[in-house]
Amino acid sequence: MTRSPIYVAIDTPDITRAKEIAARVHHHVGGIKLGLEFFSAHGQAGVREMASIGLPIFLDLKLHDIPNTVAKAVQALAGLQPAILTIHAAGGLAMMEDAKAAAPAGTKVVAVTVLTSLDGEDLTSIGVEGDPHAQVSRLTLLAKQAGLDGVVCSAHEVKAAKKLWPHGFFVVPGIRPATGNGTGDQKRVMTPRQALDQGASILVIGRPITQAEDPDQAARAIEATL
Ligand SMILES: O=C(O)c1cc(=O)[nH]c(=O)n1[C@@H]1O[C@H](COP(=O)(O)O)[C@@H](O)[C@H]1O
Repeated sequence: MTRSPIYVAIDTPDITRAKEIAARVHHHVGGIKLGLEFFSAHGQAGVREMASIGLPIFLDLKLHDIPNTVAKAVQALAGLQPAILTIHAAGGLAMMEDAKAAAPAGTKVVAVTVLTSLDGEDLTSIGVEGDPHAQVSRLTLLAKQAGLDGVVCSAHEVKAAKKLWPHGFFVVPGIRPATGNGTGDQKRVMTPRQALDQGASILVIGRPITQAEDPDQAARAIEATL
């Protein structure tokens, strides 16, 4: 059986709740994504506890600092052997190269391009010329040059990004099932099926599953559309 492309984003500081969600969706997801909220509350011990459930761990810390600091942080995280680890492409070529060099061999290091919570207007407001499309393309080429494994982008850009990097690994958040879910703080969204059709390697899905009355049923319903 092939592994589900869904990584469930378990964004909570409550480890009991995190374990409960993981246990409920276990059979319908390919892995668990733990991010800043969970890591800030529970650190490496919490990640180890979640890893004991037996699903691959995507550690989403979006590291972004000078090359030496990021490389040392990656080294400090290496014992966790995450399946996937995020850094920010905006940290630049040297930062990405050093992060990859510091990561364990089995960890995919992927770079966040343009957050799915931003649109063209937001980019302009932080001084980035061009639309999300152009910026994602630019940062995808930089991540490829740095020797990373792939990038994080929205489903709106993934097709073009994949053309630039046919063997890249494409992580796509900003996923909303066709019915019943608000976009919340996300601005560049698509349905799970559309995102896969556009070329996503994996789908990051949080609230549509974790905030559902029945997370198991929500994950199962999404899986059925893939
Ligand atoms: O790196 C990420 O996973 C990420 C990048 C991005 O551009 N947008 C984005 O939403 N994410 C993460 O994907 C998850 C999306 O959660 P939901 O909006 O609840 O599905 C969150 O855990 C975010 O931290």
